This record gives sequence, C-alpha cells and structure tokens, in this order.
Amino acid sequence: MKVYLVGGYVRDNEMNRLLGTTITAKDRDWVVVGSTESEMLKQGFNRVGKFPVFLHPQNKEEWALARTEKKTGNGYKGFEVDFNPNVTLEEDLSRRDLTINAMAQNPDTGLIIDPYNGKTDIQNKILRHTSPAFVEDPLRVLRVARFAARFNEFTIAPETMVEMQRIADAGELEYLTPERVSQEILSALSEDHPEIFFNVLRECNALAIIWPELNALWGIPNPVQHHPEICTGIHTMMVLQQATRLSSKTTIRFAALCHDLGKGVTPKNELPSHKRHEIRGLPLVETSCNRFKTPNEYRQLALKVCQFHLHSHRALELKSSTILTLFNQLDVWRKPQEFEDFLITCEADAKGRLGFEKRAYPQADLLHLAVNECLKVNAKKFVENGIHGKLIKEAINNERVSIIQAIKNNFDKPN
Ligand SMILES: Nc1ccn([C@@H]2O[C@H](COP(=O)(O)OP(=O)(O)OP(=O)(O)O)[C@@H](O)[C@H]2O)c(=O)n1
Repeated sequence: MKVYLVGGYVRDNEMNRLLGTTITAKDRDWVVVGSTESEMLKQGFNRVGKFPVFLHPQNKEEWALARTEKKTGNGYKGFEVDFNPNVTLEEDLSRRDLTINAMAQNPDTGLIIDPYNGKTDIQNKILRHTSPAFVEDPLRVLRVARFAARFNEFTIAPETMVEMQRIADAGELEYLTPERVSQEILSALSEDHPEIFFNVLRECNALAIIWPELNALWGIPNPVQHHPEICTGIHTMMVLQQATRLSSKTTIRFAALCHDLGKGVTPKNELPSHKRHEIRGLPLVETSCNRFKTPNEYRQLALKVCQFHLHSHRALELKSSTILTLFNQLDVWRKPQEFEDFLITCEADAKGRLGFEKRAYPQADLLHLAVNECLKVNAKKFVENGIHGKLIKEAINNERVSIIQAIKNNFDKPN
C-alpha cells in the first residue's frame, strides 16, 4: 500500500510556495492506494463516516481509501462508491472538485503529483473543475463560491461557471440538505470576502434556489438620496462588506444580510419607498433561519437588526423616552453584548452605501454611552429612599430617561 497527502493541506502549502501567501495549512488528510478496509482495521485504524474513511489510531488524522464515485440518483446522496484496491491515485484525484484540490504529495520525497495542473491554476489564480465528475456533487457549487470568497484574487474558469449554472438549472441544488447548505453559508461568512460567495451564487443562478428571500433584493430600487447605489441587493453586499470590516463575527455578517429582506416584498406601487420594511422583513428572517437551521444567536440578532435598524439610525432625533423603549425592546439589560453587535450591524448598514463608507456613525456612540450609563441605575437607591413596588420601576425609568436626555444634549445633531 502507498499513502499520499491530499486536499486542502497540499493546496495551502502549494499556495504558500507558489504565491508567497502565509496560509496556515489545515489538518493533514491522507489517501491510501492499494489497501482494503480489513487491512486498515488490522493496522488499528478506526472506521468513521459513510465513505471508506479511517482515523489514525494515534494522531487521529483522516486516512481514506482511494475511491471513485458514480452518481446514481439526484443530489448529494445518490452515490455508488468503488474503493477496491485497484483504484489508482489519479482516479481518486480526478473525482475531486477543483484542480487546486486535486494534487497529492508523496510524504517521503515531498514530490507533488499533479495530473490536473493544479499548480498552474494556482499560479494563474484560477478555480477550475477537475473533470466531468464535478457535476456529480451539487454541494460543489457552494464550495467553489466559498473558495472564490476565500481566495478573492482567483477567478472561476468560464467552463466551471457553465457547469455550476448547469447544476443549478437542473434543479440539483434542491436536493442538498439544509445542514450542508447552512454549513457552507456560515463558513463562507467567515471568509474575508463573503460578498463574493453570494455574487458567485447569483451569477450561476444558485442564489434564487438557495436563498430566494435574499436573491429577491437585486433590482429592488431605493431612494437615491439615501442609497446612491440604488439596488437593494448591491446595498446588502456593501453592508456585508462593511460588517466584515467592522467585525469577525458571523452572527453580525448574517444579520447584515437579513436587515433589508423586507424590501424584497415592498408592493411595486410603493417603490422606491420602503415603509414598514422592518416589519415586513421579520417573517422572511424567520423563514431564512428556519431553512438554514441557524443557531439561536443568529436568529435573535438578525430579527432585532431587521426590526430596529432605523431606530438606531435616527437615534440623535429620537425622544429620550423612545430610546429607553428601544433599549427595553432590545433587552439590552440582559444582553449587553448582543446590543454591541446590533450597533455594529447598524453602523455597517449606514456605511454600506455608495460614497457613505467613511461617514461617522455617532448614533452608535450615543446609544452605547446611554446604555452604559443607564445600566448604572438600579433599585437600591430608590428602596433606600422609601420607594416601593411598582413605583421603583417608574423611578428607574424616569432616571434613565433623564440620563439619556443629558447625553443627547451633549451630542451634535447630524448635518
Ligand atoms: N464536495 C467535495 C468535498 C471535498 N472534496 C475533496 O476533498 C478534499 C477535502 O475536503 P474538505 O476537507 O471538505 O475541504 P478542503 O478542500 O480541505 O478545504 P477547507 O480548507 O475549506 O476545509 C478537498 O480538497 C477536495 O479534494 C471534493 O472534491 N468535493
């Protein structure tokens, strides 16, 4: 039997060598040629997962028998896998998604085995599918989009884009499980250019299937004075970029994507105005979160940003009592960190507009300061002064409103 390093580990190291990048290569994956399941088990490997994949008994690295795959049904599940010991390294590499992911390395000599010219594609910064087997796994449409978001200087080969469109148009993406789609989306959100992920999915007609509520935003106009970029889809991508610049949290980036979903359902006769889009957006955020089974913190932040982002933008003009109501609605007393994330997302919304990128967002400073000062007010002082029952809450609220008013007085109104 022979073993080779494969996949992301080889790709990342070759990128560093050929392009001078400094990617920390992830865990090592191995492919085993000329062996069998029983031989692997005899050597102490443990079998994991559905495919002939094993874990090394000591270091727990993944070792997989070389295999070929043939599609037998729709979507991701219908596969016939052949892992007989005669499957060659080249055959195994040919079933892999992209040429840059289809290289192997001999661990003894360091030699790179590169039958599909992955090195050349790295040098030319091209994401190119390895073989016709690409279409056999629809998840690859999302993977390519994710790699485009990660390696943002790379372009997708035109012939690969054609294959991606073909997969989307054939309805194959509908067979992907929500878990796999969600995993790809959340991991794309942690890349440096997540907006590229969504733009690529749009380009190959996949976004309409994967996330129709988001896709609906392209072509929906906004009033030009607030949105020189006009299109809500373009605006949303700009907000995502700003959110990415301001924070590494994927919850914030997800909320940025969801904040204007309501604009996609504004009645045509009301355009380009979007009254009540914050409320109209709420069920669409819920639908999106249900579909992707997002963890609760994603849903909570996205709903709050969707409903209250305009309140944040208008903070300098709002009455102090309205600001206090906003704080109560946002539950800032119990969730101060979520409130910070809310403010960052609102700032991203304000800056994610053509020509507005460098504008200050004093609203966040005001609200941030106001919450911190309001948090210092507690019942103790009022109890000591003989106030009881319901009146305590009222006294706390009154004091908080006065504090907010004093802070507002110190803030300049925007021009
Ligand atoms: N749908 C898939 C998933 C994986 N692979 C192959 O399996 C390897 C390992 O997959 P995985 O660990 O999921 O991804 P990586 O390419 O290592 O990328 P990442 O850094 O995102 O984990 C890939 O390089 C690729 O050769 C594939 O061809 N098609």
